[in-house]
Amino acid sequence: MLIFLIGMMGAGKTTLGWQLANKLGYSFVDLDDFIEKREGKSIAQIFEQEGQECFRELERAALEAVVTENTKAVISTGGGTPCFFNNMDFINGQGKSIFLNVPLSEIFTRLSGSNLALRPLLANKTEEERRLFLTNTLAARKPCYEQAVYTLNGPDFTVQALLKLLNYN
Ligand SMILES: Nc1ncnc2c1ncn2[C@@H]1O[C@H](COP(=O)(O)OP(=O)(O)OP(=O)(O)O)[C@@H](O)[C@H]1O
Ligand SMILES: O=C(O)C1=C[C@@H](O)[C@@H](O)[C@H](O)C1
Ligand SMILES: [Mg+2]
Repeated sequence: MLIFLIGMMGAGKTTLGWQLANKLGYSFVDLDDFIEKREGKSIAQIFEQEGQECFRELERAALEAVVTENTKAVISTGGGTPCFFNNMDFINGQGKSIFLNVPLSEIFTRLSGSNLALRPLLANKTEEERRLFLTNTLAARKPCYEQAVYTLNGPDFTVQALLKLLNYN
């Protein structure tokens, strides 16, 4: 079984995905980390040197590779993964998808300080620009995220809630 966590930057996909995989004894794959290892560059470097369009191609290829390489895994996707190409249909054809739905105010609080450097779409923006960008991005992406089979409403999630949703207990 493949379990995909989807949602905005800062929703907690990486944090929770790792915990869920440990609990289930599944492999854990963070798609952003996978891309960085595969390319030998950070996400920020890929955006800077090759641009977002190229990043989205690499992201799609990485998604396919992860699916080919794993049978029992929790996969934390990148914040934009479900919203490019037919990635969301692909994800739903391969396993169970869960949308981690976190209010924008909480996302905004989490994504500040040292967290920004890791997220090229937010770096080099003023606080006001970040707020506007996150508001517009969430509005544009929500229809993609809502194609997930399950939705968990945050801001805080427990592994127990995830296990219940997935009927694992
Ligand atoms: N339940 C939570 N309460 C408070 N802070 C949290 C919670 N979950 C995650 N965080 C914090 O929010 C930040 C983002 O979390 P995380 O990296 O797991 O998000 P993500 O969904 O993987 O984001 P991205 O799409 O950018 O990779 C981290 O600093 C993390 O420690
Ligand atoms: O929301 C996004 O578009 C992104 C989220 C991150 O996980 C990374 O995949 C990258 O920084 C882009
Ligand atoms: Mg992450």
